Amino acid sequence: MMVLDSACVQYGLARALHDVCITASQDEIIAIVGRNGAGKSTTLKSMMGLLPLSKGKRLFQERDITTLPVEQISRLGVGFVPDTRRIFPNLTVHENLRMGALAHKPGYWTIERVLEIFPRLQERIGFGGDQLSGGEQQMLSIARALLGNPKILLLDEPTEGLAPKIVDELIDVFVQVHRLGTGLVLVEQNLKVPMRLADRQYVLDHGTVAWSGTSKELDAQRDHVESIITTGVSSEE
Ligand SMILES: Nc1ncnc2c1ncn2[C@@H]1O[C@H](COP(=O)(O)OP(=O)(O)OP(=O)(O)O)[C@@H](O)[C@H]1O
Repeated sequence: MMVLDSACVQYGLARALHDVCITASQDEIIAIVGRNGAGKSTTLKSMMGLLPLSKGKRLFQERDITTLPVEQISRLGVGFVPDTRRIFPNLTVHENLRMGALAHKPGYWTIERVLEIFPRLQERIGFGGDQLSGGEQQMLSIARALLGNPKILLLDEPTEGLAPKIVDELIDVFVQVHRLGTGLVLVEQNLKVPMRLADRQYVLDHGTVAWSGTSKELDAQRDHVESIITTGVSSEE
């Protein structure tokens, strides 16, 4: 279980997160949703240990990891797929995967197995990273993160800007990865993808959790939650 407990994050004097509490366990898919600037990427980076907390704690498997460097948090079993995708443009798909395998930890995921769930990458195995479509680059970035055999995988806007067919393929992969034992934390700007696969959602607004609940609760309060995402909490008051 990964926990952000009353986490506050500052960029200089500007407050980006205030008292954010989030839990994500290995046996669930959670989504963090909010519009531009709500604090989603900051939350994900805070979970990964890429940003220091000015107050609050982060915990992983009941261990306080608030001051652990990101490399150690990664070694404990937390994977990260940034929105920038971070693949090597001048290396082939296979070489990119071999680079990912350098951080390989024993577990289910091997290069052969990630190529099985991403047949498009198998077809493009000799292509350079810069010859791939946006969707294929996203698949490569996710495949590389899986090679670290994370217990929990954090994904920053993994479906942003992708064609509906590719989004469908990614959703199938997320479901399979989750069934094979990895917890997922997805950041998204709206509820479309989360509604299709997340167990629970957190809605962020102005750096705080404005709403959280299960998918069933979300179904019952869909209009209210949509209005928080599109217009913010203050307009609700
Ligand atoms: N490196 C930074 N330095 C200063 N302020 C930052 C920095 N990164 C983010 N911010 C600010 O922190 C707030 C939260 O940003 P964050 O990127 O976490 O939001 P987001 O919900 O992920 O938005 P987006 O969907 O646009 O990525 C915003 O006001 C943003 O301008």
